[in-house]
Amino acid sequence: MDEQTAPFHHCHVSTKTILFNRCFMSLNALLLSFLLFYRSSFFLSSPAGRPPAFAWAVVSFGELFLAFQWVLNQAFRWRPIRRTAFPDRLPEPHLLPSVDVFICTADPDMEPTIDVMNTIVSAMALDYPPGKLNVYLSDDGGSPRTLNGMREAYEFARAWLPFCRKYSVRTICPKAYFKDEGEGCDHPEYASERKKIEERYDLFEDNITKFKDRSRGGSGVDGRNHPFNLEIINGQSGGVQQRDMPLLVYVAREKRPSHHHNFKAGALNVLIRVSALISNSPYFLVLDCDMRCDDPSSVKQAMCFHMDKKINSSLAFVQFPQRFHNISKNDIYDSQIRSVFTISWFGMDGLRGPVISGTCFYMKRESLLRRGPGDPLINEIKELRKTFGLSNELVQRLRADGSIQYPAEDSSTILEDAKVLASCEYETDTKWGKQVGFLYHSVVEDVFTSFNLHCRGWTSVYLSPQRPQFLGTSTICLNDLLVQGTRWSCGLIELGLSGFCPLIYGPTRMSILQSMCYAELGFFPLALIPVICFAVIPPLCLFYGVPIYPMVWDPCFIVFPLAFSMLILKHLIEVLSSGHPAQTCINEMRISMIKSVTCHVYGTVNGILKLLGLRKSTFVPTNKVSDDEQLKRYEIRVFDFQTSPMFLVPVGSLVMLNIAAFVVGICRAILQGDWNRMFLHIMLSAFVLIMSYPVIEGMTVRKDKGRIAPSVTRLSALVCVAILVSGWFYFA
Ligand SMILES: O=c1ccn([C@@H]2O[C@H](COP(=O)(O)OP(=O)(O)O[C@H]3O[C@H](CO)[C@@H](O)[C@H](O)[C@H]3O)[C@@H](O)[C@H]2O)c(=O)[nH]1
Ligand SMILES: [Mn+2]
Repeated sequence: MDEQTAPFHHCHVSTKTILFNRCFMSLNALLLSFLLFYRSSFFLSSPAGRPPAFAWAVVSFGELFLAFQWVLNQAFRWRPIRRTAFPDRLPEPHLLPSVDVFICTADPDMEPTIDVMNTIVSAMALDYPPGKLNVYLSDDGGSPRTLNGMREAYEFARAWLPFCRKYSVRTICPKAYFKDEGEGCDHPEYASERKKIEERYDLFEDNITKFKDRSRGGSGVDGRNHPFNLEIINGQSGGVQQRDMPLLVYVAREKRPSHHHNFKAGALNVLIRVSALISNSPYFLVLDCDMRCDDPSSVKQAMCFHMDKKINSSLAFVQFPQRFHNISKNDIYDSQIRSVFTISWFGMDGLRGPVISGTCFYMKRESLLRRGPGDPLINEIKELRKTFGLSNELVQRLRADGSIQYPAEDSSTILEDAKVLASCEYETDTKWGKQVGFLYHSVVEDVFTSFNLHCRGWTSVYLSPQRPQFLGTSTICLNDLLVQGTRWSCGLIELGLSGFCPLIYGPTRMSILQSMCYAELGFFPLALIPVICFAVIPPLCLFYGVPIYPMVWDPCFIVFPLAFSMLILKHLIEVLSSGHPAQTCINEMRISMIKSVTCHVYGTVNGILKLLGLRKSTFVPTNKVSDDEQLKRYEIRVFDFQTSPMFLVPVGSLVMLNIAAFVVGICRAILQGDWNRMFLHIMLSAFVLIMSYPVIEGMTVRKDKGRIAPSVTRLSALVCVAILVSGWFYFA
């Protein structure tokens, strides 16, 4: 095909998967309606034969809610598509647009400087004309350690970048490169040069450690209260046009306890403004400080979509999957969030695009500054200042449309203007965070911002090449996972239960299927409803011998095991077809049960309190320092229960409740010789117990540091007894 006309990318609609999914959907829908029909027959049965009304109502509500969530979930399975990009077909380098990279860091203690610097160096080494690549770091900690690290990183990059170019290195993150022997090269000088550059890397690492040790006594900087700081780190390299190194810029916005800083979204908005003065690239990549570039080709791959005239007028961002370098073979906590990145986002891509996933996306700057695609930027100066704030410089840049050569000024004026743009008062009485930039309404700024973009008619693209383009650090111990899960649940509920509820706000602005996807996300934490219903009521019924499920001879009996196995079967097929072992299925079900009774509950409560104005949001950054002992447990598939009793007691007590019910149920069945009446109850509790095996083990046989402490076990027993006693009042 002719180079000029060859498409930059290809989209594959997987007809087979779609057909299969829709058949499964129909079958499951049929089973679920039978089930709901069985529940509603309560009203037709004679009062004497009825199950106890309250228990019936709770279980029916749980089932109804589960069915509702299942329906929403099907939107992800309606029309999945897959894409391939052909970066070789892009035009000459001088025709490519320039790209800014935004990296956020917040806390040098939780986010080790050397890892942040590796992310920076990897971004600088992306395969793109260096004069068109600008890397910005937002340091919310305002730490001298980070600033010093950046100067060191720049020095190291001056050697690292030529090395990568010369030997076409693919693992462009130095730490990862030196860890693996991997990537070799036949070049005669390779071995000696590799040795040299490795020594330089060690020096770089040493310098960072030394600086940290020197500032041990504390640097005197308070992460929540510090002034603005900006430094364009460009060593001694020459002119702008023939730059052979990307620009590297350090930005610490002003932070004061008196002003809410809106976490990562706030930090990104500062970068959007400050970078407008310095490079003002039409596209930017967002990275978390723990999310390194693992392959140099992602910019060009993303440009295959952003530069395609057929789709780019409405295209807001190209999202790559989050993948992680620290996932073990048997990922007991589902740290890789498999279903989102291997199923859901492909499904949304078939419906005008996936959700922003916090990091790993190439965004069109314009999409966050204008209403919808095709809408002109506001023209009136008064209106512009009301929206974007009082900086004339910024307003001028927003209207520049690429006509200004960057950097346009000498750095001292940039510094003065940037100081204004990064001050904590700048956003007061503007539309930042409300209409323009990343939005503040929810702590999961990513989901909320993309919901708004999609509502305004923008589209997005999901690109998941075989080789990971980015690799991050995931939460691999229970405590980090649940803390993070609580924040996410809170943020999602702030979407689901607010005035922006996707089922109400969405359908007039986007397709019903797309609204369903967002609703699934916004209501996701509410999975706590069915899980708690099923974990409490059926075992209580079993304990007291009162059936709430049909008995074996009932014609409706078969519906329950059938519906249940169909759901599990579909899950299993998806797990296997995404290339994971069957064990993943169990891991995912287990962890989602644990999350449902812990972080979803706390997150939902926090979210509701926040919506009612009774609570301020918090963002506890995830810990990125690995603890060797915890890491080892994760590797050998042993749960690490070193977390707060707040998380452990609900899990422990519900497991105990099921043990008690199971034992009593089995004994009764044996003594009375009657298995029929409570068969499904026994099965359900057995399922819960099999799923909870690690919890039972943690409470009983384990003696190591990661077990569940006896005091927590006792407390759980107490709660379990309390539930049993209240059940006695009800059933007796
Ligand atoms: O006040 C803050 C808090 C956090 N961050 C940065 O935000 C990023 C994400 O924070 P992290 O602690 O790693 O949270 P995670 O739960 O791992 O992040 C996930 O969830 C976030 C939303 O809750 C998304 O923004 C992220 O992209 C996604 O990886 C990190 O680079 C932080 O340095 C800031 O810049 N300022
Ligand atoms: Mn993270």
